[in-house]
Amino acid sequence: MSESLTGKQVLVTGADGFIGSHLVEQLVQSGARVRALVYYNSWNQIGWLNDVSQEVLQSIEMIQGDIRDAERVAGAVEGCDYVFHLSSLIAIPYSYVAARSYVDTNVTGALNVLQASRNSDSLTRLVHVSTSEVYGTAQRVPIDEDHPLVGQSPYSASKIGADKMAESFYLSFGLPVVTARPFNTFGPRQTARAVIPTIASQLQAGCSELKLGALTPTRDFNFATDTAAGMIALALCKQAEGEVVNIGSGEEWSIEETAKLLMEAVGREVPIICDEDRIRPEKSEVNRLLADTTKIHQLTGWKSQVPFKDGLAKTADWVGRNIQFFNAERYTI
Ligand SMILES: Cc1cn([C@H]2C[C@H](O)[C@@H](COP(=O)(O)OP(=O)(O)O[C@H]3O[C@H](C)C(=O)[C@H](O)[C@H]3O)O2)c(=O)[nH]c1=O
Repeated sequence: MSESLTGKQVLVTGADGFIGSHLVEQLVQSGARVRALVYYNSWNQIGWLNDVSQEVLQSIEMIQGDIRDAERVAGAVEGCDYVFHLSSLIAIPYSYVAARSYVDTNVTGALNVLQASRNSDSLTRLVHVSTSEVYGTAQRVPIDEDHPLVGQSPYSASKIGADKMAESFYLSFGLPVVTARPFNTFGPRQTARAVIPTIASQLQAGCSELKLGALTPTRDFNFATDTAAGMIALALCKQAEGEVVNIGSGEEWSIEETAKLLMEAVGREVPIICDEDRIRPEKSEVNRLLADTTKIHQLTGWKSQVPFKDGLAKTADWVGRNIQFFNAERYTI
């Protein structure tokens, strides 16, 4: 397998999403020919993604399409050496009210990518992107890849379904797929759907109190450029074929600690109040996530590079410069 992506044809599904945009930037920098399958085409429609440079945007081939559309997906995969499948419905709260749409997009969408990849003559590697959410609340820490899978939300269940479909295509057909399991990714361009931009946007908007849900859950937060680099490392690693591999920082922070660090980063201290509307059903809340990153390090040498506090400072700064696109009151979980 090649050790470089230079000159390779690469497809990224969900390329206009938060992690996808960082991945595309790194792929372009590495000399890959990038094709982007985008749903909303939000690079053009939402101004806040304008900080992806024109140079990057102009160098990629953009295909607008729905991951549920098997024919469109097959066309996008055609001729590609590498495929990164990121396109998913990702909000946990919405999965409580629209479980079927999570099956349609996350399971059927993944199946479409797997089928198209299986039919491809050119494919070297498919990176199927999963999530740490499939583990549910940690039964032991740190969470390695053999940790039980728990459908703690319909979102989690849909991602478990997709991961198992990927596994089946490796075991049944020898498809060269690796399942990447990123823990909580954060950084510039993430919307207030996730907790770090939710906090940063309230602080940057000048709130007198910070509205949060549960304060005690912990997460393994990983900066977006590190997550993207981990995915690329897995694409290029021969030994990763057929494997499931965590991507995380190996550090654990509670939501309360995260809020306090963000207050330091922004330079404003305000009281934290519990907003009942933001509390998830008790048994569905994932209370603890901490990655065991031994496997990815042993396979590829990858380790996260951006310290948590530095990543928070960069994120808070980005949110501050783009505050017009956030409405702290609008987003609840
Ligand atoms: C948005 C928000 C969240 N929270 C709490 C709820 C959770 O206990 C914690 C983290 O929530 P967040 O939505 O940022 O992340 P996860 O619930 O871990 O899920 C996210 O990260 C995984 C890996 C995915 O795969 C999901 O797609 C993605 O949604 O903060 C609040 O208290 N208030 C808020 O306004």
